[in-house]
Amino acid sequence: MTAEPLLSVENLQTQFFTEEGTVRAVDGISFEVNEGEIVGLVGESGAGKSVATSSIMRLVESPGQIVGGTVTYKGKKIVDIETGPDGEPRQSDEMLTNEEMREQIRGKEIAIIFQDPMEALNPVFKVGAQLREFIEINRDVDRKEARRIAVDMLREVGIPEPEKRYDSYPHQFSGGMRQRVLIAMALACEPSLIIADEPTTALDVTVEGQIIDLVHDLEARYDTSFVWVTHDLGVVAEICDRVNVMYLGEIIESAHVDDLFYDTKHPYTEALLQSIPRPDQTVEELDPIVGVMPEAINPPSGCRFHTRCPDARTVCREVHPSQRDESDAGDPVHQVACLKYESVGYEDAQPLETEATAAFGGGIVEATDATDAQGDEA
Ligand SMILES: Nc1ncnc2c1ncn2[C@@H]1O[C@H](COP(=O)(O)OP(=O)(O)OP(=O)(O)O)[C@@H](O)[C@H]1O
Ligand code: NI
Repeated sequence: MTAEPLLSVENLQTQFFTEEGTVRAVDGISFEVNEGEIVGLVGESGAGKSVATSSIMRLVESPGQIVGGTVTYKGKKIVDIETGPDGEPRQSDEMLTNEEMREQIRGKEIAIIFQDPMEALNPVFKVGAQLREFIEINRDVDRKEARRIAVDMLREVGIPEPEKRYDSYPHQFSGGMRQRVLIAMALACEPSLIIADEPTTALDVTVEGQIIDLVHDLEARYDTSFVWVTHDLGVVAEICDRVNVMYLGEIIESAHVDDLFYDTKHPYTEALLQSIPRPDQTVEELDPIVGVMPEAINPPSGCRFHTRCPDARTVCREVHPSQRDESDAGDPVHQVACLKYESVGYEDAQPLETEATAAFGGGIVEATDATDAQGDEA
């Protein structure tokens, strides 16, 4: 790819300063979005997907703070954090001001669709009026023209009889219809990039399929790029061109969607794939990922996945893996952060007993036994 990426995220770090400690919610992630591309951000609940997207939009609220990294959009620095003379993070001179973010970027250039449409739509105002007002504020048009655009947008996203439905209240719409309204709102200012944070999670599979078809359609027609946040690899397969897999604040694998599925490199991605239904598997063959994701306040040492990894060895507890491109020559970049691919002695290290290996070896293991087993491994 020779063209500059539309969006470039470099070493982004966002933390929450809570009474219990510092939550390293997003801990140095980097990825790019090219024009017309749908890029997935996947991972279990708590991986940091939403914090990553709200950081890109600069919508992180206290006690959260972006403490490092750069986000460049069309050459503009949406985020640009440097270290000040006092050692504390501070905004660089190049970083857009809050006003510039509001006036130039949010809605117009980058729009966001949230998981719960009821949160984004005001229940006491009619759907059409909300859409119209949004268009009036963000585009330089009068009320009449804004209304016309709003009706057009509702039609565009597949709302039947848009003139009539214009005067409905949000609760008179189904979940799928409300999500379509949010997509209409996101599209209203013809942004170059739409960030969709689990927009289909609350919907049933049929409606989800319709929304995905709609997004494909819109992508083709408007050449809009998407960052698509989900915990569902089935959706990723349907919709994404490239995928970033997140675990505990980090991106641990990043690849073209086909390579992610058919040339999986990270054990966590492998585990995620095992936990979704595939045509060649029966439901009984599905393996949920063992254990729960540890707290982001105190992430495990070394590789953060080592406590749940079936392939973990002693070295995984000690060394933090770095991202490396493991693609074959000529193939698209395929980055993975796993010690198996580094020369740090993984081959010669002893296997670690983890939640995953203990469960495989000894059937159901009580939590206390698992702790003992971890304590006395060599
Ligand atoms: N306001 C907050 N205060 C403290 N911690 C927070 C806050 N918001 C998020 N976090 C923490 O940041 C981490 C990442 O959360 P985030 O919401 O980004 O996860 P996610 O990947 O979007 O999960 P989900 O799939 O459930 O939406 C979690 O450990 C979460 O507890
Ligand atoms: Ni989220």
